[in-house]
Amino acid sequence: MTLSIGIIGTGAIGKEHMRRLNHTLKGARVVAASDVGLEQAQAAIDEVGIEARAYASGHDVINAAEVDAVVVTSWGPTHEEFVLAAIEAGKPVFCEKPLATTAEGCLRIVEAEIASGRALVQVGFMRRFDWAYRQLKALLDEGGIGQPLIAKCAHRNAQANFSGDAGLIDSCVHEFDVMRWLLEDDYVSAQVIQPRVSSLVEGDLQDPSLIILRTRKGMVITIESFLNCQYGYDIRCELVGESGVADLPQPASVPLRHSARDSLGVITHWKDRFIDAFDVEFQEWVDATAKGERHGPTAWDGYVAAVTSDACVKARHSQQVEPIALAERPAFYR
Ligand SMILES: NC(=O)C1=CN([C@@H]2O[C@H](COP(=O)(O)OP(=O)(O)OC[C@H]3O[C@@H](n4cnc5c(N)ncnc54)[C@H](O)[C@@H]3O)[C@@H](O)[C@H]2O)C=CC1
Ligand SMILES: O=C1[C@@H](O)[C@H](O)[C@@H](O)[C@H](O)[C@H]1O
Repeated sequence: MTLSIGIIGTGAIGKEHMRRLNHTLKGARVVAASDVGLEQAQAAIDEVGIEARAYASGHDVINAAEVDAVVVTSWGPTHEEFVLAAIEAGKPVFCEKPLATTAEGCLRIVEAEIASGRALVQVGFMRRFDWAYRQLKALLDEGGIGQPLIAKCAHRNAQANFSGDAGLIDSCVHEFDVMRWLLEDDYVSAQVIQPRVSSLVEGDLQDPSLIILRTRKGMVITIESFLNCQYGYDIRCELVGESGVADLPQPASVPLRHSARDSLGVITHWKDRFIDAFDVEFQEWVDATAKGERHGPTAWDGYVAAVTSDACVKARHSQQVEPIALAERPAFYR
């Protein structure tokens, strides 16, 4: 059975996913697409080179008879509306982060999914499917460093034109999710420290930022968020444990000795650093969805990430340690 997919939002990552679903993975094909207008959707279909129908709205895609499952890759503020509509239509939905731009919006999705009685929602936290993070988790789970005590993360983009708090939220939401998954823990507080702002940053963006999270098991996690580091796209995670230290493996690159220099290449974009993670994430989602199952990050994980984002934004402005208080986790997500 080939899963027929409707995609809402045919921009940068929407086209990446259209390509991977139709040209790379097995068991799925995009048959319907929408954007802000028919022309944009049709242009993306033509550019990617697939057989699909352009629809005027995301709701038309969701309700199209030929669509079995939905992928939401539109702008974050539109996600809640489309995810709720997909649940209403009884269709499995993969939503790129964020699930919703507010914790309340995520809870509305949680409540709707529980009321539907079906596990329909998966959130696009692709780092859980990344080879490097999976190796780090395997080492941790077999006690390779003893009890983890401290985690030191860095999330560096070469350039990213955000303003205000958007960068903190849009970028670090990945650490907020992957560190919970890696450590099997939850957060209790957030603190945000602002170093000197880089002179290479424009507008009101505070960049870089340093986030400090404390967890229920007593761990301390630091996250350096640097959206304009200039040199490349660089994701780091060092775990300090009772009996050892483990580092997130780095992508291989050919060592080059030339002109009295010894150098390695650095990846410059998220779509290249996580290309395999996106492929594994979507192949596993397609395979599970075809069997009526869901194994990836849930709407609850999307909610926890949103609560953590809110606490970090509050901590940045208050310059205080802010609590991270979650609603009671429903049995549906245990
Ligand atoms: N998992 C990851 O590493 C990444 C996730 N993302 C997420 O994917 C989403 C899209 O990001 P990008 O592709 O970078 O943005 P983009 O701006 O390139 O594409 C978004 C598209 O959505 C369309 N759109 C806006 N409102 C719409 C509506 N009501 N109905 C249908 N289409 C609509 C826009 O016209 C645009 O074509 C964001 O939520 C972003 O956070 C983006 C990049 C990487
Ligand atoms: O989700 C992503 C982008 O939207 C975001 O802007 C980048 O900072 C992240 O590294 C990437 O994974």
